[in-house]
Amino acid sequence: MFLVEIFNSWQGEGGSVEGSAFGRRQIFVRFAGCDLKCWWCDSANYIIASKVPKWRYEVEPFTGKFEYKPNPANFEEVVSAILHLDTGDIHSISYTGGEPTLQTRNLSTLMKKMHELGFKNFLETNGSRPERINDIAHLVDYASVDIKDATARATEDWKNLVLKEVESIRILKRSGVKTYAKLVVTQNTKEEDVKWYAKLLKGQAPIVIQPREPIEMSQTQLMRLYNTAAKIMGRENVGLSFQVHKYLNVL
Ligand SMILES: C[S@@+](CC[C@H](N)C(=O)[O-])C[C@H]1O[C@@H](n2cnc3c(N)ncnc32)[C@H](O)[C@@H]1O
Ligand SMILES: Nc1nc2[nH]cc(C(=O)O)c2c(=O)[nH]1
Ligand code: SF4
Ligand SMILES: [Mg+2]
Repeated sequence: MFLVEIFNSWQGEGGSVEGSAFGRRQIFVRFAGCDLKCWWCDSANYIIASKVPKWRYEVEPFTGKFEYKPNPANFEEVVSAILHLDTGDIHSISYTGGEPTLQTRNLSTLMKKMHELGFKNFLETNGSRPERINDIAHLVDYASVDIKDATARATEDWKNLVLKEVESIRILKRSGVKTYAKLVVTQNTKEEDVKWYAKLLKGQAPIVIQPREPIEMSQTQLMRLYNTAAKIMGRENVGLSFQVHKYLNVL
């Protein structure tokens, strides 16, 4: 499989909505390659898998020490890097990227193995391919599915992407996965678009609104979008999320 890195940290995103793992200790497995191109992506260097010749793994948690291996990563070496980072307090293994669902077969083999070893699986995905989500949903315990705002400029056919993301959420929920939607907003995000997402998600899954980092929008703008979503989805189903790990300078 084509990876970027494996490290041990705590989940920095997701706020407090149901399904969030914010503040939980995780081992992160970051996959190389992505099918979208959000302009603000903090992992933009990894979205073309062929430009990631090596993957790295943390030798000990929070030491900043890494070792490197060539891609494609060997399955046994990946499992061994994960197990070496097991601090005995791991809430779940986070699969992120890039877009982990693009490597469906490798991802499901790894998730299956992690279940056998007694870990829970947390999937961080852009949800762009519901058919792939359908193939792996039975192996997922928690899912954070992005709804890409128009201002992310993730793809040409934005409306269709949003519908696919919502479909992915439906599939995950149907499969019993603890799932929430994450919407990264900017100062140009339109209220009418937030209304649309909220209507699609109502009764399906809660949403967190996460300002794009570095934050340039005002708190007033942010809370206006929050209010718009809450009026449609219900006040229990909306929350804020920030990339807290970045403020505390951890991986
Ligand atoms: C790098 S993505 C990888 C997983 C998947 N491709 C996705 O987009 O959900 C992980 C998370 O970081 C968020 N993210 C990336 N860059 C960000 C930024 N500059 N500000 C806020 N959130 C960001 C994404 O929206 C996503 O929720
Ligand atoms: N601590 C921490 N939390 C995270 N939540 C989502 C992340 C990601 O890049 O997918 C991430 C990450 O890279 N680090
Ligand atoms: S979908 Fe995720 S990894 Fe891909 S460009 Fe957007 S934020 Fe980055
Ligand atoms: Mg990140």
